[in-house]
Formats: sequence, structure tokens, C-alpha cells
Amino acid sequence: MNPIIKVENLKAVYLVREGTIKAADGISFEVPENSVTAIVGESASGKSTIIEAMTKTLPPNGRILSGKVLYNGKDILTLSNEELRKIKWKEIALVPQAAQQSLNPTMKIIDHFKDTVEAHRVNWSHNELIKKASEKLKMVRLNPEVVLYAYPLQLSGGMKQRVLIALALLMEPKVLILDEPTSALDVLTQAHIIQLLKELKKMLNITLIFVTHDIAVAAELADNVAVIYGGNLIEYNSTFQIFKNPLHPYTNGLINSIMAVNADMSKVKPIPGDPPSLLNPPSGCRFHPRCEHAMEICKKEKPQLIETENGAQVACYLYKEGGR
Ligand SMILES: Nc1ncnc2c1ncn2[C@@H]1O[C@H](COP(=O)(O)OP(=O)(O)OP(=O)(O)O)[C@@H](O)[C@H]1O
Repeated sequence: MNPIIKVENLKAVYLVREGTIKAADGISFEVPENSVTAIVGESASGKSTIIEAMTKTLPPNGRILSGKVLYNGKDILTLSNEELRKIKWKEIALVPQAAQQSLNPTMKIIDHFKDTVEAHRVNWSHNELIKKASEKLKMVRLNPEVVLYAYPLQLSGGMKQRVLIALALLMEPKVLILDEPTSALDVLTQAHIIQLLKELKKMLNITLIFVTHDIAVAAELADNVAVIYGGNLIEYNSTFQIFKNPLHPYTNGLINSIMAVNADMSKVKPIPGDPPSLLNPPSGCRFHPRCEHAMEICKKEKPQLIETENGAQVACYLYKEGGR
């Protein structure tokens, strides 16, 4: 399948008083059109930084040092603000992390839709706006007659998340990026949001990219998984292969740390140690201090992402380019 987005050697940092936080350190991956890609990793591994850099929405102390983000062959990172404004929401829409709190409590949901339309300088009449907003709310299984005229406080967390997805779909983007779409929701509501995203993917032929710290959510929803550790992409493969044959010791650890409902607790193995500091990351492979397979070279040189014989991509000295 053709890649709709191609990320090449993306490096992004945050400038803080103590120095530079190397949060996305040379990330490269491709997103096939009409696929679902999960960006997975522990908290503070750099997942949000990657998608914020990709969409040029980093906070003021964030800097993109290098790289390309090709959307249909065009580098998003080199676009002017005006060109970017044309692409955002109409081509690529982002639902940021904890976006539910970004809904203005003093504004009805209809006004949030109005604001979005105004921000994109679209000339829709009031009736057209109601029609389009209602259509999108129905797509996310909400009743527009109730929700359009409600205030955010009158909606549950799951309903607010659906509203945000409806807002993101308003301009009919080809790519929808969601940062932790299921976190901060109870387990049942999480399952409903996952089901909804699956339905939207089928209904709209849209490309989805989502960030999650929960590899079990990736298993449910994604076609492909990009595993991030300490600001590096350490494995990329189809979801099926990631679970059937995880290559990187960290991916293996993530999968072994999943607690299934009927889990035998003795088989659940948390990954020992703590995630690395991105202010002063470990030399070589950033996972080496926690890795039971670490060799001398892992402490000294950063492993590059290589493609194995089976087409998996992994950054680990246990594997060789084109090897098993
Ligand atoms: N605005 C900022 N200023 C300074 N450091 C930041 C900023 N935003 C994020 N960081 C740091 O950058 C690193 C990567 O953060 P990021 O939010 O990308 O990780 P994440 O994997 O998305 O984590 P989470 O799931 O907790 O959101 C972390 O060390 C984080 O503390």
C-alpha cells in the first residue's frame, strides 16, 4: 500500500533550564494509506512529541532539529503557516491528549463546531453547519439534537471524546491522528471508543494514527505498530507479527507486562528498572541498562533501525540487516 505519510529522521527537542530534552531522536516510519498505525511506548517515551512535531504543534519550548514529514510527497515541516492551515483539519486532523479539557465549559457544543468552521474560513450557512455537525455527531453515535445544544459539563468523558472526534471529522480529513484516545476513560468506555474508531475506519476509508501507552489497545485497533523507547523507534511491524514474534527485548517486555483479565499473575512480568532520562539519556542503546541481553556494543553505539529477512524493522544488535 502507498504511504500517505512518510516520517524521515525526525528529531525534536525541548529546551529547558537544565539543558535539552531529546524527546524524538531520529524517528523514521511510513504510514500506509487507509491503515491504522499505533505509536506505543511507556509514559514520557516521546510519543506525543512525535505527533506534535509531525503536525507542527509542539509547545513553544519545542524545536524540530531535523527531518521530513512527507504527506503525499510534500514536506509538512517546510510549509508556511498559511499552507499548513489549509492542510490541517481538511487533510490531517489531530485530537490532542486530554483534549476533553480543551472544550470551553461556557460554550455549547454547537459553538465549538462554529469556531472550527470560522477558524478554517469556510463559508457555510448556519443550516449547512447544523447539517454537517449533526452528520458527524451521528457518525460517532451521538444524538445531535441533545448534544449540539449541551454544555461540555453536561456530557460524560466518553461523550466528550466522541464530540472531539466529530469535530476533528468536520472537514473530512484523510488522516486522523489521536493522542491517547482511550486514556482517562473507564474500561467500558474505552472499549466503546475503540469500537467506534474501528467503525469510522471502515465507514470513511480514513487513515488513523494513534498514540497509546497500552499495547493491548494497539492489539485491538492497529494494523501496524511503532514501538517507541526513550525517544527512539525501536521496532515497527504489523500488529500480528509484533505479537506473534516480537523482536526487540523491550517489545517483548511490553507484551509480557500486559495483564489479561484472566491472567495468571505469575506470568505477568513488569519490565525491571525505570524509563531513561531524556535530558541525559544512556549512551548506545537507550534500553541497555534494562536489557537482559545487553552486550558491550549496546553500551557504546546506538543501534540503527534495520530491516530483517521478514520485513520487520528493529533497532537491536541481536539482529542483522536481512537476517533472521
Ligand atoms: N513542553 C515540554 N517541556 C519540557 N519537556 C517536555 C515537554 N513536553 C514533554 N516533555 C518531555 O519530553 C519527553 C517526552 O514526552 P512526551 O509527552 O512526548 O512522551 P509520551 O510518550 O507522549 O508520554 P505520555 O504518555 O506521558 O504523554 C518527556 O521526558 C517529557 O517530560
